[in-house]
Amino acid sequence: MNIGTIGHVDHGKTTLTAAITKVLSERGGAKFTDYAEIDKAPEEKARGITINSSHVEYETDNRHYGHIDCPGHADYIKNMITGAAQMDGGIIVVSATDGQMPQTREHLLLARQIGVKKLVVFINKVDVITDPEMLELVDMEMRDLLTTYNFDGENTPVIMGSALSALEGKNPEIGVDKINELVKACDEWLDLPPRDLEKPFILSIEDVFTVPGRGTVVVGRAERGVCRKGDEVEILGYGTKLKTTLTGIEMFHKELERAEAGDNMGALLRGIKKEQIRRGQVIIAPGSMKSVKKFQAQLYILTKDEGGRYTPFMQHYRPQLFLRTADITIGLSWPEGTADADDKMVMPGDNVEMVCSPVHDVALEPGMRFTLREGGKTVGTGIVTKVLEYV
Ligand SMILES: Nc1nc2c(ncn2[C@@H]2O[C@H](COP(=O)(O)OP(=O)(O)OP(=O)(O)O)[C@@H](O)[C@H]2O)c(=O)[nH]1
Ligand SMILES: [Mg+2]
Repeated sequence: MNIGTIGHVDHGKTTLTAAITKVLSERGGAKFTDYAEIDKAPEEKARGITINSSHVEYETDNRHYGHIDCPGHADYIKNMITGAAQMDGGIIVVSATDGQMPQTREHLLLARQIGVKKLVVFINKVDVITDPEMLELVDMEMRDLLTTYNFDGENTPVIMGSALSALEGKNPEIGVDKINELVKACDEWLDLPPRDLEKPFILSIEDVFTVPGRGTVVVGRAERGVCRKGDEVEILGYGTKLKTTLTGIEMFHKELERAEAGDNMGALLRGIKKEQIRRGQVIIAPGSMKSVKKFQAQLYILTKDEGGRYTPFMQHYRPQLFLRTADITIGLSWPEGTADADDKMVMPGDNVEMVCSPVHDVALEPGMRFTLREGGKTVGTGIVTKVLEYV
C-alpha cells in the first residue's frame, strides 16, 4: 500500500522518512535512503526544505509500503496534493516544539478531501522537550483536530519520538524503538485499500519522459483495474483522445508484465511523442471513461482560518481545479434557474453547489473529489455530483 509523510514545514517529515528506511534496513526490509538522497535537488539542499515529493519503499513483516515524503512549505502545496493523492493512509508529523501549525491543519483537510481515511500521528522532536505536559497537550490537540476533520481522533495511534535520534542511532528509547512502534501502528491501524481490480484500468499521469532507444515513458499511479503489457489503451484529457498500445510496464526499476490499482508505475507507449502527453491526462482501458467539459459539484469554501480566502466571491470566479494530477483553470457559475445569480455571493465557510466549466476537458465521474486553489493557496474543496456536458 502507499503511505507517506505530511505536515507543517520543518516538523521532520524527511528526517522521519530517512529514519524509517534506516531502521527497517537493519531488519532487512529496506534500502537505507539518507536525508540527502530524499531532498536531493540543489534548491532543496540550499534551503533545507522539501520541494518535490519523493518516493521510497520498504517492507515490514507483513506489508510492502510505497512511501511518499511530501513538502510542508505552503508554496509547494501543489506537490503535496499530488503526493497525497496517491496515499492510502498517511503519517502526519507534528513537532512537539511547535504543536499544530497552519499546514498541519491544511494537510489534514486536504488528506481527508483526497480520500485518505486513516492517519497515524508522529509527534516528533521529543528529544528537545523537557516538560511532559507539553507532549500531552500536543497529543490532545492533534486528536481534536483529527476529529474536526472527520478522522477517528479518539482511536488514532499517536507515537511520540525523535526522528533525528533514530536517524543518528542515538537515544534508542525515543529513537529506534519509536520508529518500530510507528511502523507497527501503520501495519495495524491503516487499512489496506480496497483494490477494485475488477473495474476498468485508469492511470493518472504525473510525468512524462523520453527514454532514448525505448520511447515515451509515462509515470503515474494506477487508480483502479489491471493493465498488462500489450494492452490497448486510450489517453484522455486536455483536448486529447488517442489510442495506443502499452508496450512496457516498469516499477521501482523492474520490468513487469502487469500492474494493478495502487501501483506507481512507468508505462511505455507505442508511437506516442512526449509532446502529446501532459500531466493531468489519464490512460484508461479504451472506452471505459469519458472526458468532461462541464459538471456540477458540491463545494466547500475554506475560511481564512483554514488558509482560505478572506473575501467572498461571485459567479464567474476562476480558480484552479486540482483533480487527480490535473491542474486546470475553471469558471464557477450558479446552476441554471438560480434566482439573482449575478448578485449572489459565496462566503468563506459556505457549502454550495455550483457549475464548473474547466478550460480543458478532463476525465471524471460523479463522486470524484478535487481541490480549488488560487494564488498559491487552497480556497475550496469539492466533490463531483453530476456531469453536465461531455466532450
Ligand atoms: N531536535 C530534533 N530535530 C529534528 C528532529 N527531526 C528533524 N529535526 C530537524 O528539523 C529540521 C527539519 O527537518 P526535516 O526533516 O527537513 O523537516 P520536513 O518536515 O521534511 O520539512 P519540509 O519537507 O521542508 O516541510 C532539520 O534541521 C532536522 O534535523 C528530531 O527528532 N529532533
Ligand atoms: Mg521534508
